[in-house]
Amino acid sequence: MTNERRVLVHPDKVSLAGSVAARFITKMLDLLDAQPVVHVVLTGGSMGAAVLEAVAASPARMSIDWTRVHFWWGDERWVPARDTERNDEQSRVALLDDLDLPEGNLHPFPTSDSGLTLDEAAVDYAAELADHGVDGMPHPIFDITFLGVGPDGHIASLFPHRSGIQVTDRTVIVVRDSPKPPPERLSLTRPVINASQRVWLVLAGADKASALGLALAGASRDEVPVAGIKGRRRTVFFVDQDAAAEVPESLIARDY
Ligand SMILES: O=C1O[C@H](COP(=O)(O)O)[C@@H](O)[C@H](O)[C@H]1O
Repeated sequence: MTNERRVLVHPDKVSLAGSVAARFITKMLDLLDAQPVVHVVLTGGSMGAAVLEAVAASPARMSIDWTRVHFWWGDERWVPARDTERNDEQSRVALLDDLDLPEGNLHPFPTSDSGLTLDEAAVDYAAELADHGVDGMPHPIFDITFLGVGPDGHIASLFPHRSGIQVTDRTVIVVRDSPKPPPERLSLTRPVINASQRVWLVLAGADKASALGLALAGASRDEVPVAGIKGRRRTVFFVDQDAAAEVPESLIARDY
């Protein structure tokens, strides 16, 4: 098995979401055959909900024992519970509310109406991660981490030319000046993401082409944060044709 980054191109957003959902279901079945619990990191953004909606629409999802699946988030916007800006809310509406999961399987970041300050919320989430840590690590080893990629190349809430992408001494950071609203956010750090067994980046649209092309051409993670992301076993970019426009042909595998 190679740990090279792979780019799988799909004709459009709908087929992209459907294909990623089908792969996710298949991989979950494989993982649940082999281990008692699976840890998955979800993302917000345009494709995060689209993939989960496609999972929800698939009858094959019924074959998964979701009670053995734990869901985490890569980042969160510092807004109240059930605010539609929240990544966890988007995931709940798209899929999770239908799965009837034990509440203990969901690990959302704290909400701005939780009574915690933003700094306390980061400490709180770091403690939650540590509670599920393995192999002496202060966090779970995620089996699949989904990430979206912004047009500027940001992943989670790690933005270009900001300190967050360089942080290695914490599992969670506070963001107070996000260039994308809302300004206040929480995010996993790069080492936590890169400790994931598989990182699946899902992105669509012509506005993502430049960031993806730069990342694969060797740009620095400071310039294009997604360039600094690599899972332990697999790193796959699931993209549509528009987002693939600046990817070197030699890196492309077409999924159709
Ligand atoms: O703000 C965020 O943006 C990214 C990418 O979003 P997109 O809409 O451009 O696809 C997302 O992955 C991240 O989780 C979110 O908080």
